[in-house]
Amino acid sequence: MTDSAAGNRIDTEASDGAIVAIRGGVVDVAFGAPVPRIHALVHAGDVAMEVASLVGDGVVRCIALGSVRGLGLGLPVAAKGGGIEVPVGEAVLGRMLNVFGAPIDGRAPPDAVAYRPIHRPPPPLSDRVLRAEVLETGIKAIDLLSPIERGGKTGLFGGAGVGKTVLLSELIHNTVEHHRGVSLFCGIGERSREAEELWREMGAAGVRDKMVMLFGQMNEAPGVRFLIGNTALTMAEFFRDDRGQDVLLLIDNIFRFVQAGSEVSGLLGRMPSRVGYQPTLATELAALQERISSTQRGSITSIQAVYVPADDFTDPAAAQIFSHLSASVVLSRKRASEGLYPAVDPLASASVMLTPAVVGQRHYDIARAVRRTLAEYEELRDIIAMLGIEELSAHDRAVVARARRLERFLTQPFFTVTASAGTSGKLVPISETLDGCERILGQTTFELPESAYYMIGALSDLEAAT
Ligand SMILES: Nc1ncnc2c1ncn2[C@@H]1O[C@H](COP(=O)(O)OP(=O)(O)OP(=O)(O)O)[C@@H](O)[C@H]1O
Repeated sequence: MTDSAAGNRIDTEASDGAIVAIRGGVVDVAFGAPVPRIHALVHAGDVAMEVASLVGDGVVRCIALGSVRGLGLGLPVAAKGGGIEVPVGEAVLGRMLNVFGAPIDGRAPPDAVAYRPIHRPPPPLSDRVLRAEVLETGIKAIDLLSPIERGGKTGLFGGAGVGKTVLLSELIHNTVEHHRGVSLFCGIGERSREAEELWREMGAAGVRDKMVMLFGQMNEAPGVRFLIGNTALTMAEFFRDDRGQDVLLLIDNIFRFVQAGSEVSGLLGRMPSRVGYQPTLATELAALQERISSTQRGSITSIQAVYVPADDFTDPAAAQIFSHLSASVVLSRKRASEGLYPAVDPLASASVMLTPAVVGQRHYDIARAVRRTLAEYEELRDIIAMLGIEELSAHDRAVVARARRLERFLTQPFFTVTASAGTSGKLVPISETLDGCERILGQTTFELPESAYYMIGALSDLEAAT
């Protein structure tokens, strides 16, 4: 009954019980001795359940990991001993799997040599490392204003439909191919259709072989959506710790993990806390986020899409998630509505990498100048709306001309939206992004109209074309 060094292995003995209550996805089971412990896996027929709390007198409260239809009071429940264990190793690469590590791609189960429990402690603080190295994405707005930390955690924040999934797909497109190690995609609580599309895209891009895709989508039980992140981390940790590799972990959408936790909490009858969230929000999120860390042996770089309910960035879930990240790319509805994609908000997005020591003095200065120009333009907008641009001083008019060109220069055609937009994607090295911004910042008059800067790659492409 002890936690083994290999993780939180649940060494309970086998035991039999019977269902005494069913409420939605929560099932109470009375066991004789020994009583299974928290996180133990039990089965009522085909329905797998995880023990979530101990009620007392041999009764445990379980969260169903599938439909509870067909379950009834008195039905026998078997605990084989142990919790959920998933396959780890090279065998999972190229596969699409569920929370149990079972195939959902129509092929045979992965031929894995080892299985590991999904609940595991994070690496000790003394093992964690920070490298202060930037992961270049080829996306101008991100590389310039919110550089992604290699081995760190980046969040893509935004309300409904502002382009989180599109941006995440583009990041996958731009980074997975050149990534040295393996990549894991973890879909939590999003549409199943998106999962299938991504699976096909990855196949077409020829990167499936070094990628694992895990899904607990919106049609699945809250328990599944709550645990799928742990399944992903268990597989990622194998590549990091046993193979010493660099792992790229992409999560769409981490907000759905918090939401699933809140559903589970409600089912367990716990009193909600702020804005109806579970009182355990911070600890649940930390337990998962702390496992996403880089150690002496290998790294995990994670990029997490974060749904922001009702565009409210003060939402407790969004705020908690924010506190775990080293870079946050904020997508704005205003920009999306103007067609300025990717709709990165230059003033709200930030990264701990954006310091002269990491990105260099020039990059830092250009990023600050771009922000300052766009902030000045924001302030002038009201005056322009009321009095017209003619009323501005020559200096202010030049600021507006620069800002509007910068805004457009920071848009970019994406590879992953080629079919719908009719343009082809562009990858822009950071040096070109810096050159382009520097040139625009240094000018007071422009020959080309603003529209010429819209949806282009590097500035040199534009000049070559004219
Ligand atoms: N970079 C882009 N270029 C062109 N169009 C885009 C871009 N990003 C987003 N869009 C448009 O916005 C739509 C919504 O994007 P997306 O599905 O990524 O939003 P989301 O934030 O993930 O939404 P949800 O929260 O509903 O999942 C896309 O279908 C597309 O039409």
